[in-house]
Amino acid sequence: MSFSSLVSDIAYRSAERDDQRSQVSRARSYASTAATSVSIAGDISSQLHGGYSHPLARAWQAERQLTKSMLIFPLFVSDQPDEETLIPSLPNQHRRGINKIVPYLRPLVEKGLRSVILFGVPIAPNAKDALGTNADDPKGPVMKSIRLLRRTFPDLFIVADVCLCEYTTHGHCGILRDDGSLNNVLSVERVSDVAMSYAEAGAHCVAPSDMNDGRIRAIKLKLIEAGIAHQVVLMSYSAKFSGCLYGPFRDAAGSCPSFGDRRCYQLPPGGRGLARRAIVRDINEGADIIMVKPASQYLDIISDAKELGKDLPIAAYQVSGEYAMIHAAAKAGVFDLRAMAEEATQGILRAGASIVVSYFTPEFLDWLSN
Ligand SMILES: NCc1[nH]cc(CCC(=O)O)c1CC(=O)O
Ligand SMILES: [Zn+2]
Ligand SMILES: [Zn+2]
Repeated sequence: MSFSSLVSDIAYRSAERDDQRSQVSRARSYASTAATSVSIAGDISSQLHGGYSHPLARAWQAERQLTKSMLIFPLFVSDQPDEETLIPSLPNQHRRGINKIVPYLRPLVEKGLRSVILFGVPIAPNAKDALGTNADDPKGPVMKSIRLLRRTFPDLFIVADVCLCEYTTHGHCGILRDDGSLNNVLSVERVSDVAMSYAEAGAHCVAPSDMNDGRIRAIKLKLIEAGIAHQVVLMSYSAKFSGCLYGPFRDAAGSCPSFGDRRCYQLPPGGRGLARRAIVRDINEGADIIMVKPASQYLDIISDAKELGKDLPIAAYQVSGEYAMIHAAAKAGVFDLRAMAEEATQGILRAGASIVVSYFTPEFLDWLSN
C-alpha cells in the first residue's frame, strides 16, 4: 500500500468510526453490491489478535502481574527446636523447629522472599489446654521466631497468624462454653491478647484467623492503647469459608477440632452476602488489609472485597487444599505444575487481590524475575 493510499485509508477508517450513520449506510451498500463482502466496521471491531500478538503486549493485558513482593510464604514452626518433618499431605512443605528456619529461609531471602506468615505448632506433651495458653508463650515457637527473624533478616516482613486452634486441646479457634460453642467475649479477649503479644515481639503484621465477632476492633483498640498501632498492620481473615480445603494444613499444624467442626464461625461456602457483611464490618473495625480464604473457589468474594474495600489492599490465601490439589493433578499428568500455579495465581490477581499467601512461593521466587 502506498503512503498516500495508507493516509486516505486511515482517514477513511477514522471517518467511519466518527460517523455511525455512514457505517450503517456503507454496510448496507456493501450488502447490496457484494453479498459476500463484510462491512469494514465489523472488520475493525472483530480484530483482536493484533492487540496481544507479542509476549509483552500479552503481559500488558493483565491489570496486575505477579511480583515477588506480592507473595507471603506460610511457615510452620514447631516447639521441637531441631525438627524438620515433611508434611505428607502438603508436598514439599515441612514443619520446622526454631533451629531450622534460618538455614531454610536464607537462600529464599536471597532469591527475593519478602514476607512469611508464621503458624506455631506445639507438639510437646501437655502443650495444649482449654484456653490456648501457649499461643503467646514468650518461649514458644512463634514468639521466638518473630524475634529471631526480625534480627536475622531485617527486610523480611513478618506476619503472625493469630488463632487458638493450634493451642487448644479441643482444637477450636477460641474459648468454649460448656455446651461446646464459642464464648465470643472470652475468645475475643484472649485472641486480642495473643495478637498484642505477637505485635510487641515485633511482628510487622498480625492476622487473626479465628473468626470471632469483634476481634478486629478489640485488637485495634489494644494496639492504640499500647501506642503501637502506627507500626503494626492488622490483616483480617474477614471472609474465611468453612469447607474441605484445610485438611493438609490441619495435618501440618495439628489443629483438627477434636469434636464438631468450624461451621458456626467460619462462613458457609454459599454465603456471599455474609462474606460481604463480614468484609464491611472488618473495614469499619479498623482492618488494614482484608483477606479472602480459600482463593480459587472464591474469586467472586475476592472481587467483592476489592469493590467493598477499594481503598485497602486485598489478600487471598491459596490454602493447603488448593496447593495439594494442584500438586496431585500435576502428578497425575493433568497439567504442568508451573503452568497451573501461574494460571491459578493470575485468576486470583484478576479477581482483585494484590497479595497472595501461597505455598508455591519458593517456586515463584525461581520462576519470577521481579
Ligand atoms: N485458624 C486456623 C487456620 N489458619 C489458616 C488456616 C488454613 C490454611 C490452609 O489450609 O492452608 C487455618 C485452618 C482452619 O481454619 O482450620
Ligand atoms: Zn483457628
Ligand atoms: Zn489460624
